[in-house]
Amino acid sequence: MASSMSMCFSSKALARSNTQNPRRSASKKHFRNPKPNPKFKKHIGTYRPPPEPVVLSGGEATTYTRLPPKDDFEYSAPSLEVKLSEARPATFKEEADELLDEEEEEDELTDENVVRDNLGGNYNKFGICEVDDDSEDEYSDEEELEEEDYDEDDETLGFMDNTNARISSNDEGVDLSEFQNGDYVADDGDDIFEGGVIKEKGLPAVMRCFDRAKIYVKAGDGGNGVVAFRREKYVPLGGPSGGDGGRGGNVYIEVDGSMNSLLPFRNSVHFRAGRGSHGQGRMQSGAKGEDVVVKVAPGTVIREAGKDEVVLELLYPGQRALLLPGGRGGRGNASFKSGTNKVPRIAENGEEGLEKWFELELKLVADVGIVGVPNAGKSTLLSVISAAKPTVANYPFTTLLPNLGVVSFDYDSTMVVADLPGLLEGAHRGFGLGHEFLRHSERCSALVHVVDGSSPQPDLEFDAVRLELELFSPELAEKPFVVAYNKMDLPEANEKWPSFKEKLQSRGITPFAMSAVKREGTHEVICAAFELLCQTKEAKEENEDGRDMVNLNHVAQAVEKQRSAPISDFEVFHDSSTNIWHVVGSGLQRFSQMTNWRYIDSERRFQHVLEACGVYKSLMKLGVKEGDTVIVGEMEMVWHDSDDKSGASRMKRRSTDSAKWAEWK
Ligand SMILES: Nc1nc2c(ncn2[C@@H]2O[C@H](COP(=O)(O)OP(=O)(O)OP(=O)(O)O)[C@@H](O)[C@H]2O)c(=O)[nH]1
Ligand SMILES: [Mg+2]
Repeated sequence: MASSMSMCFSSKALARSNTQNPRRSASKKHFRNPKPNPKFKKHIGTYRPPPEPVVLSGGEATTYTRLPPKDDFEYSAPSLEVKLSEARPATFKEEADELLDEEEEEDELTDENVVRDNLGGNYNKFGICEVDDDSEDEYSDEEELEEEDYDEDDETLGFMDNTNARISSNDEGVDLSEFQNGDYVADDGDDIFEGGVIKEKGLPAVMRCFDRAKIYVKAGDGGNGVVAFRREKYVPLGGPSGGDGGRGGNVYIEVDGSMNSLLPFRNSVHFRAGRGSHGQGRMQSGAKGEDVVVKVAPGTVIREAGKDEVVLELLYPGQRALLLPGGRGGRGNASFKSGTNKVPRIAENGEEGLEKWFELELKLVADVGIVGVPNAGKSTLLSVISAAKPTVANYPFTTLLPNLGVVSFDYDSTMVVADLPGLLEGAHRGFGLGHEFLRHSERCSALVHVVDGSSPQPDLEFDAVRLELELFSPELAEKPFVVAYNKMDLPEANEKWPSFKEKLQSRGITPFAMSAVKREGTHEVICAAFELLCQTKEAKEENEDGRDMVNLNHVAQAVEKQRSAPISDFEVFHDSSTNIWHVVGSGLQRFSQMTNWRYIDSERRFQHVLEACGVYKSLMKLGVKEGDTVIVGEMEMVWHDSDDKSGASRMKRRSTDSAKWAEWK
């Protein structure tokens, strides 16, 4: 089988994107030369005897996994819940980081350290680190990668290079039974132990940022209009010539087919479009503000921060949506010229561009997803069927981020296959990586279940993964799937194959046997997956036909609609505790914001508009009194009872610097 191209994001390559961050390099120094601290050195250098094997008493959730792997560890609890913190290989730097934390929290050392040390208590492999002046050399090969991944914000270390895995030691065995009831709480902060509840370190930054991001976008403000008059020789009374301000830049969101993750948003979070230029004399309008385009990976789902409702779903490269439109430019005095006012001394401010936080979530667009327990051989299968080069190693959670590969059958038929991080029983309660990356299989048309034939009970392993899929999403569990029984080259797997096959066949499932390492049987598996894919292709094509019909600009349209709300739509509230009247309405708000108080005519116009749209009437009806404060939009005004029938001077602005400036003018 020929495999043409591959889209595999190596975690190293992804991590390297942070090298240009100057703040990061500042933290690098901090790491290169940890201050010699007698306590620190003493703590690390002390060899601790291996822990007693942990025997779990009772407990509901046990797992079928062979963690830790036999090859790597001398002994292990036969059935043991495994947390990411345990399974993740530690490196020197992580240990150093933890110890530096401990140093800071010297006073609370006792309980916390005991717990933290004991989290790694199932392994009989030790990384004993000596921190001294030469320590820099000790990790120099890895430092670049690791330092890039050091997350300054939450002081957690990012992705660790698995090839340099070392497991930190602990000293005493601990009864983990108290942690069996789901008391672990994943959190971004450091581990803390409070009243019997363990808070565990959350996902490393790279894993968190792989498929999730929060961005701030701001549309450009409109440029201000200007008051100007034509002054030329032989042209007396040249008339108003103030130009309008330019429109603010728009914020677009676009799918970039070359992106595979949302990691670039780890470095850049703020996207601000340019503001429009101000108008100028001689009727010169300001230039439009610069647009900003936020590039996202195919399959990105966009929500407003803090809301569940999906605002946009961008699936196909090249799709582009207008997220926030720029603010309108303010009108210059030339635009206010009329038959009754030939010398207008008024111009508007530009409209402010809207600003919002959005949450991005990536669901990879793949045809087939490979799922299974850790160490089952998922990455090996992907590396065999495609040109992708995922890391393959004999320990669980080798794959921490999804890998994509393209499988080519011939010119026309290709499919994208995603290798997902391993699933553990209890993933729905946060064990292992939890359901963290399962969302990436939601867009797959078919699944390949890789079952480790060398595990003690392959059929239970398969059932547990099915259950986890169901708990994550029933639709996911309903997707067509192929079962690939792996590691047939091993005698123990070979032995269990007949019974496994029989059990599954009795349930109407026909499993495939393969040896991914020897490339035997993999072709059949992938052809079966392709067949399932073809069966769902028709429906998919229908969706693709309709993709151009989807209105992607509805967010901007909603904003525009809100902006064009009539000025007469307002409500009046009275705060009796402060005796302040609030006149609220989006049209009025915008009008108040665009009023440029520097110009004398602006105030007069403002009063006229309030009168015309019925604000005065409403206030009088509700009983406003002389001297009461009335807030209209952003403007604070004082109410004056007036005999003037036109009502033109009922409200005066509270004296501000800009008012003085206007008076001075
Ligand atoms: N004997 C044998 N070993 C295999 C076979 N397939 C995979 N392995 C080994 O199993 C180990 C795990 O393989 P991976 O491909 O990394 O497993 P994985 O499912 O991707 O594991 P995670 O990424 O940790 O979830 C490696 O040491 C592989 O060499 C096989 O067919 N036969
Ligand atoms: Mg893997």
